[in-house]
Amino acid sequence: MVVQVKTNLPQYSKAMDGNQNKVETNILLLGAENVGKSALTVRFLTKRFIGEYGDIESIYSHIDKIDGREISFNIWDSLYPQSCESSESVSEEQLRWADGIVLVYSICDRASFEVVQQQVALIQKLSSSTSSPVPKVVVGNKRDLQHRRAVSSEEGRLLAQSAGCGFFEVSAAEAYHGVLPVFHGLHELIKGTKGVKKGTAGIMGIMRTVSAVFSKKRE
Ligand SMILES: Nc1nc2c(ncn2[C@@H]2O[C@H](COP(=O)(O)OP(=O)(O)OP(=O)(O)O)[C@@H](O)[C@H]2O)c(=O)[nH]1
Repeated sequence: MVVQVKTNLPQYSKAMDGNQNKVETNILLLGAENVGKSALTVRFLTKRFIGEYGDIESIYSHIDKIDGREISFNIWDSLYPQSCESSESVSEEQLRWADGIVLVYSICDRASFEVVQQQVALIQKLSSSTSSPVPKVVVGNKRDLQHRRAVSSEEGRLLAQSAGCGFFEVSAAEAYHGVLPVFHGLHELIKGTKGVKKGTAGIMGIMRTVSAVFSKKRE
């Protein structure tokens, strides 16, 4: 299925041209494969859940309004590298780019929770040399699959707490209103720690329109 969704890229460019009223925020989604990173991204961008998303690494731009103010969200839907060392699953480039990070696991996939644990530790290690820690939220996705739960809410909450992150359990499949607080909550954390920064220098090659999400297919 290909659904054309109007892209926000022209407005995004305007923001980059220096429109001071518009705030830009860069959000990186991390986590193992198949946990629902693309599903969460697409839910936030389009309010829809379409089931299959393909596996192309992309950055999407989306204008949203929070308290009457336009926020330009740039969302990097990353791919967990296959057959990689765990130490390579987050890059310094990603950390330099990100204003905030969403670490996603599936509540029915214990291994994906362990990937998030490793990524939290790796981010802490890589960030120790940089100025301030990047705000993060841990997200347990697929909450609708309670009968297959393999990670308790308590474990998720404890991991988030120990890493100083926000915590959410959501279902990208079930509802938009559950996913919205993840992105808005992270934006609030980012606002609280600084201003937003960074732009897209060096990563323009993986910028995509939202419609690209719908046209990509798994092999
Ligand atoms: N039941 C259920 N399925 C979900 C949910 N979110 C995603 N899925 C399904 O999980 C599968 C993987 O979702 P993706 O969004 O492609 O996961 P991903 O983390 O982006 O995967 P990669 O592209 O491999 O990195 C798809 O079949 C989705 O339909 C959810 O909240 N509940």
